[in-house]
Amino acid sequence: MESLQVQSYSNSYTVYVGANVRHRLASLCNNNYQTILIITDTTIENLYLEDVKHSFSADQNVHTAVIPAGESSKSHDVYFRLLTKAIDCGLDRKSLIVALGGGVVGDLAGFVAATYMRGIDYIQVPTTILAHDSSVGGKVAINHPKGKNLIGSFYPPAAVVYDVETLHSLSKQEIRSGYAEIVKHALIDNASFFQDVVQHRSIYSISNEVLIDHLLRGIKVKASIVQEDEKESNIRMFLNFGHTLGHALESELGYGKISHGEAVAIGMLFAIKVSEDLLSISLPYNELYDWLKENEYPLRLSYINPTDLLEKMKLDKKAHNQKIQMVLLEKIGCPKAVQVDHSWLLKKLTKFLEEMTVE
Ligand SMILES: NC(=O)c1ccc[n+]([C@@H]2O[C@H](COP(=O)([O-])OP(=O)(O)OC[C@H]3O[C@@H](n4cnc5c(N)ncnc54)[C@H](O)[C@@H]3O)[C@@H](O)[C@H]2O)c1
Ligand SMILES: O=C(O)C(=O)C[C@@H](O)[C@H](O)[C@H](O)COP(=O)(O)O
Ligand SMILES: [Zn+2]
Repeated sequence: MESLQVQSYSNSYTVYVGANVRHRLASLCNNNYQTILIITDTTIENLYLEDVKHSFSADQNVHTAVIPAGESSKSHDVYFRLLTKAIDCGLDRKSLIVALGGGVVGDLAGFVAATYMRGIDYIQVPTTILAHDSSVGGKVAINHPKGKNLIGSFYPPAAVVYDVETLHSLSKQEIRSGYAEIVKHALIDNASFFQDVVQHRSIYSISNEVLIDHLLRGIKVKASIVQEDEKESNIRMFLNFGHTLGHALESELGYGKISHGEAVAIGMLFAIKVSEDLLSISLPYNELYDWLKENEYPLRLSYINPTDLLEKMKLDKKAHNQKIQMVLLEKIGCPKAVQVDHSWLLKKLTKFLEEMTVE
């Protein structure tokens, strides 16, 4: 098992990464909790819920709440139902919430923990590749129909317990969704990390050893950034590479129609094109495009109105005074936040969408 310490404004927490650590969840954390609510989704309920429940002792009150799997659960309705469940289960300020699942469960359960009785402890137990990103750094949120993650908080977990054995049951779509965030971490960090990832032509046949190496490198990139700028006043924006368009696509197409990572992959291609034009540089656009295509990322979109998409991009949280800011790359490993002129961006976006649209 590997472990890594993350220093936050309120606490320092450990990220444990290893095989079968879900069975040791309770012993890995400060386990003085009398009442525990495990929040998970309908898919994970049948796979790993019992293991996590059994890691607690018989004299602890362990409750469970199961939400429908998928992005549409990051909603006000499901959030409110979970708060009601927490009240009904008798959770108090010394209770614990366990977020057992991917980024949806993590963001949602984390936001419940952040707001229930003004904040109680929670532990992230990620079960997707993507959640190597979402479980670290304390961003918790739900979506608004108008935009992604518009309601949320910065609320660090008490611990992260990442059982890599759970990743064996992921579907191909979830593998590629998660790998998009690994590629993002590589592109903002350094060229050799990027090359180490894209040299693997198929992410579906990557060995466990290589996957764990990629996950640990991704977590290290994320941890070092959030430790320096937890509340995103500066360099944390770099973790948003590919997200200005990615989030707009998720919201415009309807939450869950495209996965988060798939949308971010398209957003990264667009951010690379914008970087090349605005900064007069050359980046490995074709190399990334071909790799994404070989790995079956959906790179053909049905018609989307570029003006509507641009409106969604204005709701991005990096925007200031309604001016869109995108994370661009000066070169691999050198990200930069840049304010982009809207009419120029609309032209670029229109052309990009034309190239990506199926007739
Ligand atoms: N807070 C952050 O810093 C941050 C970072 C990145 C993404 N996110 C958010 O994370 C969300 C996406 O997370 P995700 O991709 O993990 O989605 P998800 O949580 O919806 O999981 C994807 C699907 O995989 C299933 N699943 C999860 N673990 C499984 C397993 N081990 N075996 C089989 N199936 C499994 C789930 O039931 C779901 O159907 C988005 O809402 C995104 O905005 C947050
Ligand atoms: O941790 C961050 O900071 C990120 O930007 C990581 C992203 O991968 C993640 O999708 C995050 O939820 C986006 O945050 P938002 O502030 O743009 O909603
Ligand atoms: Zn993301």
